[in-house]
Amino acid sequence: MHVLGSTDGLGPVGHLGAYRARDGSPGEEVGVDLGGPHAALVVGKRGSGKSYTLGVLAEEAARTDGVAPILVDPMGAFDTLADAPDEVPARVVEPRVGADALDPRAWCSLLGLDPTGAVGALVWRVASETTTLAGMVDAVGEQDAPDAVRVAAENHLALARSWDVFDGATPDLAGPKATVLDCSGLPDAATNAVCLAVASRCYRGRLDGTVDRLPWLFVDEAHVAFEGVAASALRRLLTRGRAPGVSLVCATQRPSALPDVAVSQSDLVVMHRLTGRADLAAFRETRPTYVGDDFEARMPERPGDAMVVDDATEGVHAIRVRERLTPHGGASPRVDVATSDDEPGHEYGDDANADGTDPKG
Ligand SMILES: Nc1ncnc2c1ncn2[C@@H]1O[C@H](COP(=O)(O)OP(=O)(O)OP(=O)(O)O)[C@@H](O)[C@H]1O
Repeated sequence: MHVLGSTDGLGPVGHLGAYRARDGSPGEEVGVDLGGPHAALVVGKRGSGKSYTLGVLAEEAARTDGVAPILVDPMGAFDTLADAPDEVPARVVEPRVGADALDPRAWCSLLGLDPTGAVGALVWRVASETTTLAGMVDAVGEQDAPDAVRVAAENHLALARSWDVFDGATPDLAGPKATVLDCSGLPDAATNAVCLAVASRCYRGRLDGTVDRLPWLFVDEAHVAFEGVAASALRRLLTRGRAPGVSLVCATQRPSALPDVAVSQSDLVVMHRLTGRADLAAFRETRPTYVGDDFEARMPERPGDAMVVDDATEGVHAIRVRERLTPHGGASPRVDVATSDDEPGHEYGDDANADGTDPKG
């Protein structure tokens, strides 16, 4: 098997798929290094196979000793990872984080409050004095502040309480199974708080020795996380995560909405079909020198086909991602109408970009 992400091939390897010849026929099997930390990006337009590929990578990580995969699952698409426990050890848990996983600045940002304003300053103060959300609410009541400020702060904290995620501890990452944090039904802000808490737990846990296994954090719809409170914790994993052994795998249909560092720091980029001008530009500008000018001409056609840009081998590899071991839970519901002109297995939605603009201009 040819291994991407490593040149020595010594560590555990996850089966990613097979090389794809120009006529689409499969070639040699392709694996990905799971022995050391990586920053990986999975990109592609809607329906191109991003979530499927994220699932394949998570399955392989879950099957590897010494690795602690955690999935932040905004749509509940990865619950099925736990459906074949003999092959893929995984559990689905309700996302719960400690209120103290967020620092005072993050609390203000989460609630859309200016820390220099009266309400933001009050929330900042109680977040720095207490460790639970209930404690923060009680502390607001005890502060010497105008009633209107106290009521506004209480209302903001009540909103956070309604998400039902701050009533517990950040999940234990020491167990032998992959952990799927099902954030479906949560607003983006709450999912981002979960993502922040887990990213910090992975990083700090490795530094202080409380997390033995090497964490692999998988974030679907990563553009949402990079637009919210999780952004700084994810950036830290991208720039400093590899030293303590933390891997980050982000999937997005909008790479142009990620910070440049997300593309430039990724040593593995799995690119499914991508057509949006801004999204292609995001790669054109940061691509390594070994990615040739014909890159866009070699864009994959079918869902599940991908180009992998691999820093370790300094190469671009045309592959087809293998089939899932567990059911894929991410397909969008579609009206079941047989259209005779459709290419079999070709399941892209419309040809619009993620933001609804026309990719052709
Ligand atoms: N490697 C693969 N092998 C077989 N089928 C695949 C593969 N990858 C994707 N597919 C098919 O393509 C469909 C779309 O894939 P997927 O749900 O991963 O797309 P997506 O890019 O995540 O879309 P969205 O952005 O809408 O979530 C899947 O339901 C599956 O049927």
